[in-house]
Order: sequence, then structure tokens, then C-alpha cells
Amino acid sequence: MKRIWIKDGTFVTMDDARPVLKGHMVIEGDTILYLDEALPEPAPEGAEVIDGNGFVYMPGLINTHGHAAMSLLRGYSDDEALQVWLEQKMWPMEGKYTDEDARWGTALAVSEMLRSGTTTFVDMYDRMHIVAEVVEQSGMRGLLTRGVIGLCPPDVQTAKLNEAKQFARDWNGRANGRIRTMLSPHAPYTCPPDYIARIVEAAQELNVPLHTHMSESAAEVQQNIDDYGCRPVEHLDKLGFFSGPALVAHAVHLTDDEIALLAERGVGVSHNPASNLKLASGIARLPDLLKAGVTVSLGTDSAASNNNLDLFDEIRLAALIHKGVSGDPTAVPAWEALKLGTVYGARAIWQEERIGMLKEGMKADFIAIDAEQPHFYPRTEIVSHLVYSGSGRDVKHVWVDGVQVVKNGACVFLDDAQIRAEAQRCFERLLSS
Ligand SMILES: N[C@@H](CCSC[C@H]1O[C@@H](n2cnc3c(=O)[nH]cnc32)[C@H](O)[C@@H]1O)C(=O)O
Ligand SMILES: [Zn+2]
Repeated sequence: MKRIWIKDGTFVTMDDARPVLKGHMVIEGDTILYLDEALPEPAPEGAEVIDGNGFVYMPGLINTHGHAAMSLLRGYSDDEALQVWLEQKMWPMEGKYTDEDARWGTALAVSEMLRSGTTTFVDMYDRMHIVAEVVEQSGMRGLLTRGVIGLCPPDVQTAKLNEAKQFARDWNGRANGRIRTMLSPHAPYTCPPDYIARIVEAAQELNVPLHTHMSESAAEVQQNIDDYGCRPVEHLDKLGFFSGPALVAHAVHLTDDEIALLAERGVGVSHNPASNLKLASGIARLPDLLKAGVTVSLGTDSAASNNNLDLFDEIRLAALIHKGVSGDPTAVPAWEALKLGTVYGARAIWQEERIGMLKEGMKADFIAIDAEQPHFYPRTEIVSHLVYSGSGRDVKHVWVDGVQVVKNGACVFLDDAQIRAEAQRCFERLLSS
């Protein structure tokens, strides 16, 4: 089995027992075999030895909400509110998508995410077999789901759900377990209640988790009250959405009771601060969610509402905006912010046992950050530097499942230059068609 020995590095482990250590890490196959200050004894035989001097190693980041293929629409519609952006800008363009667009849009996103240190991502879109193929080729880890919008005739609803089930069945556990699947009604405002109930039932049948957009805007919450007589959390709860594993994106507009219910049901939340700010949706009650014991993680949402997929941006935003909003400088400290992008991300997607931390026995998903740059000096607190001063552009090398997928800033299994050219070509065709 292939061995890698990272010699003399600084490791931000995300493990409370020993957050930062200087020393050595040995990888065997897809697993972390050894991590300690002392030299491994005996020295790992036949290992690829990597000089860790000047690098900070940490677990790969986990992006728990997005739509990769929408990268083709980056910068296409800025400075609009959610409903206008979605209904008048995104949906007409997405309606013109072909398989090619899904492929190159996804590849553009995967390339960007890997190169900026994200090793696992959640993706909700359609044409998911194409997304899965790109993920498989790239070496990345993904939790993938065919999102369904139910504003269509019953036979189309059924066809979409069947496609979603088929995808979830076919791809769960593929690519050495790097790919897992879920089912997803797009949102309570785009799926009638009986359709959501059918999707919940299908998820139970297939034994896969559920994902959705929830309480992203105030208008959406009001519409839910007008249409169904209750707020989205209660609505989804009544439909059984929280009776099994569930992950909701945004959760911006919540009452105390809703927060308590999410905690009680063990629902994971994907906090998307950049997207929520850009679409003027609002600011989620992150400190209250954390205080209530809700598992909160971070998502970029798509590049069409962010406009990049650098999870370091979300980490810094999460650390900064809640201080500003609450007036409390201790709200979301650096260590907590970094956990949102790593350990909590892993917990939110039910993979806490294998990713999100550098620890013996866990999957070798990790990134090397070039710390020999002015913005990482002087060496005071490395965790603080990563959160308040670092960015995805500092990531030099990336490994997933013990395999190096980014080397010197470039993807190993994807052709970055070809992806940029094809993405440009696809966008121009979408624009003119
Ligand atoms: N086209 C599929 C649904 C795809 S799910 C992904 C959808 O999420 C949409 N989307 C992206 N970001 C957001 C967001 O922030 N809020 C709500 N929807 C979003 C996106 O435009 C896309 O249509 C169908 O017909 O059933
Ligand atoms: Zn979204």
C-alpha cells in the first residue's frame, strides 16, 4: 500500500485534544496512520517523503451546500433579490443547459474548490450522473443529490423523483466510497406538500438523507404562512422531513422555537453567509444555533450568488459578521469558525467518523497551506492567521483519500486550462441561444 510521510510540518488538526502540533504525519493508502510530534519509529518503509517545512497542514474543507454547474453563471446576474435572481435570471438560463454545460460548469467548480482547499462538497442539481463522473475523475469527495422543483404536472414530478431515486441508488458508495447520495426537494416553496411527502418516503425507502433550501428569505417564510398556515420548520416537520437524517441550507429566518426544534430533531444546517448577504436574504442566527446545539456547517451556494467557491471566505465571514451584528467580539471565535468548515461540516453530512479532522484512523483528506508569505507573519496564532488572514489562494497541495489531487496549485486529474476554455465556450453559447 502506498505510504506518504509528511516530515516536519505544522498540523492544525481540528482535534480539541491537541489543536496544533509540529511534527510528522504518515499516510497509508487512504488513511492517516500516524500523527505526532515524535519521529515515526521505525521510519515508514518505502514512503514518499514530503518536506513539510513552511507548510501548514489541515483537514480539507467541507462545503455543505452548492450547485456546481451554476459556475457558468458567475457574474451573469448580480445585485438582485433572491426571487428575481432565481426566477428571472437563473431559471431561464438553466433551462437552456445541455449535458455539456453541466459537465464544464461542474468541472469549473470542482477545479476551483479543490484548488482552494475544499475536499468534500454537497451538490444539489440535475444531470447528476454527469456531476458524479466529474467528481469521480477529479478525485474529490462529494455528497450528491438530484434536486427537484415540483412546480410541474404530476407526471413530470414523478419522472423527476424517479430520476432522483435512480441516481441516489446508482451512485451511493461509488468511487471508493468518495461519493454518497441524498434526495432533495428544492424548497418548500417550489414543491407542494404531497410531493415533499413522497420524497421523504423515498428517502426512507432508499435509506439516504434529505437536503433542501429552507427559510432563506423573509418573503419565503411569509408565503409559507399564507399558503400552509405555518412557518417552514413546522411545515417540513409535519411532512416527516426531519424524522431521518436531514440537512437544510440557509435557515436565515428562524424563531427561537424553530431553533429548538432543529436541535431536537438533530437537523444539520448549512450556513451560507456570502450568498445570504449578496442576495440580501439576511443574516442567519449562527450564535443562537450553535448555543442551542444545532450542527451548523458552511456552504458557498453557487458561484452565481457568491461569487467564488472559496470556503475560507465563508469561514472568515462567519467569524466576522456575527461579531458585527451582535456587538459581541467573542461571538464565533476563530477556532469555532474553522470548525464550521471542517469538523462540524463532517458532522452535518454524517461523516464525522472519517473526515474533518487530522487524526489517526481517519481518511487522509488534507491540504497544505504555503505559510511562507507575509500575511502569515509574525507567527503568533496560526489558527487566527488561517481564519482572519488566509484564503484559498494560499493552498498549494491537496490530498483526498490519500491521493494527491492538487499539486503546486494545479489539479492533477483535471485539465484546468481546458476547463476554463470550455466554460467560456459554454457560457457564450448559453448567452446567444
Ligand atoms: N432544474 C431542477 C432543479 C435543480 S435543483 C437546483 C436549483 O437551485 C437553484 N438555486 C441556486 N441557488 C439557490 C438559492 O440560494 N436559493 C434557492 N434556489 C437556488 C438553482 O437555480 C437551481 O435551479 C428541476 O427542474 O427540478
Ligand atoms: Zn442553493
